[in-house]
Amino acid sequence: MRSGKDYIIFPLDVADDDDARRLVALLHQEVGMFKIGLELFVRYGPALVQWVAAQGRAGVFLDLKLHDIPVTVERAMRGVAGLPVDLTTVHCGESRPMLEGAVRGGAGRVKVLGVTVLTSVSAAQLRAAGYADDMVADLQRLVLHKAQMAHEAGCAGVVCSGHEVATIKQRLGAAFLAVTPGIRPAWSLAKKDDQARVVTPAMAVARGADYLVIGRPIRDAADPVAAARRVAAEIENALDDRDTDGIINK
Ligand SMILES: O=c1ccn([C@@H]2O[C@H](COP(=O)(O)O)[C@@H](O)[C@H]2O)c(=O)[nH]1
Repeated sequence: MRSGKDYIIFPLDVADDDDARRLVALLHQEVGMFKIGLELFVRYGPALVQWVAAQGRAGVFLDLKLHDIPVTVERAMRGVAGLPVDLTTVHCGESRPMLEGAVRGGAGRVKVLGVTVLTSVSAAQLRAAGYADDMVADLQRLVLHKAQMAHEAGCAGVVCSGHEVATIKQRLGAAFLAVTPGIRPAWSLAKKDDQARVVTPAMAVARGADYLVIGRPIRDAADPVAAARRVAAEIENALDDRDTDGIINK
């Protein structure tokens, strides 16, 4: 049985490995997983991944969001699969072969997630980038389309916003993982930062999210441990409204 904190993925979005190590020491009892992104990985590489994995109960999410031709992605993913990593990412992008390459490279040793549409991206931005109006008018359709591609390619799940989780779970099944960034608790909703598609922890869980990526509301709080505990309590309350398949009861 997972508790509220098991749902929390805390991103180590800092430039310096001393800061990352300090945050891991502070929060490793409070969250389910730490996420290492490009900012830290390009500077400190596999050694930092191994250090975080060795620290205790929390898992590791290596969020590199690969996006390249299939063979390049497959070979990069082979390297990721050799690290002590639970989750990793590839952009869903424009082609299923790239996703299939990522899954082959992961070789079942790491759960590969397809990034659908970044939570920082709005419908207006997609329109400005040349997406057709009918695709953009209903962002859920575009996200679901990409999630379907990831599902067919054999990915373990997707990264999407809390707005699209329920549709993905209904269409692709409870076992297909939904990891949701763009989380802002009610007490920090006023500070969306660069996120466009935002929900509260309770909303994400009620809609069926398996993991919530939540960074700045915890990291920038006066007391990060207290903030993480507050989020975990909100998740636990929302879980009471879900049955074991993640289906919403009310
Ligand atoms: O669509 C996406 C995919 C990844 N992210 C990452 O999640 C965290 C969010 O941090 P906050 O401080 O809670 O906004 C960050 O590491 C992003 O790289 C995302 O936001 N959206």
